[in-house]
Amino acid sequence: MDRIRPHRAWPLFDTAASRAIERASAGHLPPHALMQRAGLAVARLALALAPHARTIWLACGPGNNGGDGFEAAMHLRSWGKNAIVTWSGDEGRLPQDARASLQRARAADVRVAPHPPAEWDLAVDAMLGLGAARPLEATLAQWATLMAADARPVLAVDLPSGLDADTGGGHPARASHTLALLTLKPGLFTAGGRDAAGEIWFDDLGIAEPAARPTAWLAGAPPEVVRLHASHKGSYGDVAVVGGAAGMGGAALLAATAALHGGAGRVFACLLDPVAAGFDSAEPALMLRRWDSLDLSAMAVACGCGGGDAVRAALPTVLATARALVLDADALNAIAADTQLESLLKARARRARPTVLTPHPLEAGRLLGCTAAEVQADRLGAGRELVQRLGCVVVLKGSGTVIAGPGRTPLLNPTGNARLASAGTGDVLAGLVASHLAAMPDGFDAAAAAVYEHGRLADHWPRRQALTASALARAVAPERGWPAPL
Ligand SMILES: NC(=O)C1=CN([C@@H]2O[C@H](COP(=O)(O)OP(=O)(O)OC[C@H]3O[C@@H](n4cnc5c(N)ncnc54)[C@H](OP(=O)(O)O)[C@@H]3O)[C@@H](O)[C@H]2O)[C@@H](O)CC1
Ligand SMILES: [K+]
Repeated sequence: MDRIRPHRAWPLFDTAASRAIERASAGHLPPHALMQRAGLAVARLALALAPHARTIWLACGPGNNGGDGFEAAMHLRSWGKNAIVTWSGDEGRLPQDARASLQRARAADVRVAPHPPAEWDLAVDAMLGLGAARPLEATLAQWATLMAADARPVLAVDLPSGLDADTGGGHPARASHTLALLTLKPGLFTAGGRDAAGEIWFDDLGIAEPAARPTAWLAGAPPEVVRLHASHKGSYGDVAVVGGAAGMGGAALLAATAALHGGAGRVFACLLDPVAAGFDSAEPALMLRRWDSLDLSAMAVACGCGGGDAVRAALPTVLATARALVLDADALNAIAADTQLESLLKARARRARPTVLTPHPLEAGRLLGCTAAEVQADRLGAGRELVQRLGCVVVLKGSGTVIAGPGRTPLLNPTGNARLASAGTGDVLAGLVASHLAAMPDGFDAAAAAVYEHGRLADHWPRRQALTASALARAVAPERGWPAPL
């Protein structure tokens, strides 16, 4: 059993893949073995989380998730705990494995009570897992409300009940801990999943080599690469940030600052405001230039940050010439509204020029012609769809940022938190991606590394210190290794 922490990569399997793995594994094992292993794992983690617990309430549902709960109750009782099961189900309709576990629990004198106990030290949510098909009904909904109203820990079996394993959608119960069984499901790590699941643990039930391809990966820490002594600023590439129309210069300067601190050899800030100052006294290493005075074919360009409508005029040239490109905010909105710009974007894929889009759900919706809510309802699906349509690497921002790219299995990023929900942090991310793109050829790897670092900075941010975008941009370098020179 492992606790999932954001440093190593993990394969994620959606419902269909998890069911296929379950079928293949069960074929090699004695009947009921997987559920017995699952129940034992749940009981062990329950004991580890609440070693001094007297009463443990196990709320069991009508399917095999409930079966895991019966099995766990049997072990907890044999270890001296007051394990009280409530069960909402129909014995005649119980799946075979769950019925076997109910019989084992009864034979071990586990109490199946009509109502939850008045007090408990730990609750186990074994109501619904992979089979959750609709919002929690009647009794199950009441139990979920009771658990949520209580401050004591809740251990969810496999998934918080009601969570969509594939998308992180649904109306899930809240858990402080979740033990994923056999497979880690993508819904635990994106959309509503991170808030519902709490701390995530995983037990592979002894199936170390799953018989299915991962649907996605939970990203691990990017490799840290040390800068060689015999290198110079030309080794780490040039970044140009094109944005900052009148009144929005800050966004472009934030991106440029992040690119500079992120390790780019030289950074040019190209402000679209015709009366912008020619010098940034806060960051004198930034070179303020006109974008059309630079040779973009040798550069990684971040375009769109605070670009307003003015960015439209720059985009045809930027799209056609930038060696590597990050498109954010106003650049994405302009492309969503202009099929000619979209064609230029698609042409970059044919010319093998790395391009990374960094939309938030609303911008992604504009590119896809749907609403932000529809994007959020299936974030992995939306990421894949954008890749298929536009041929670029896509960073779909939000809880559990999706990184998708042509020919690559998508990643869900494990770092970051709600402190990043403030103005300008997206500009910092665009600059960071550009600094990676300046030094490495692969857009997907550059995006994944930048997203991970950006989130890790927020995760390590001092509690009592405000997380502002400008402080974030300057905090970049100490947190990371340096990109390898091209
Ligand atoms: N596959 C694996 O990896 C392994 C699986 N294992 C375990 O099995 C779990 C999957 O079991 P499962 O397939 O029986 O589904 P589960 O979640 O128990 O629910 C199905 C039942 O719930 C009902 N129902 C649905 N929605 C409802 C609602 N809102 N409110 C009320 N009822 C609702 C639904 O009714 P129906 O929709 O058919 O009318 C059906 O009766 C999995 O998550 C893991 O814990 C491990 O033991 C070993 C390895
Ligand atoms: K559950």
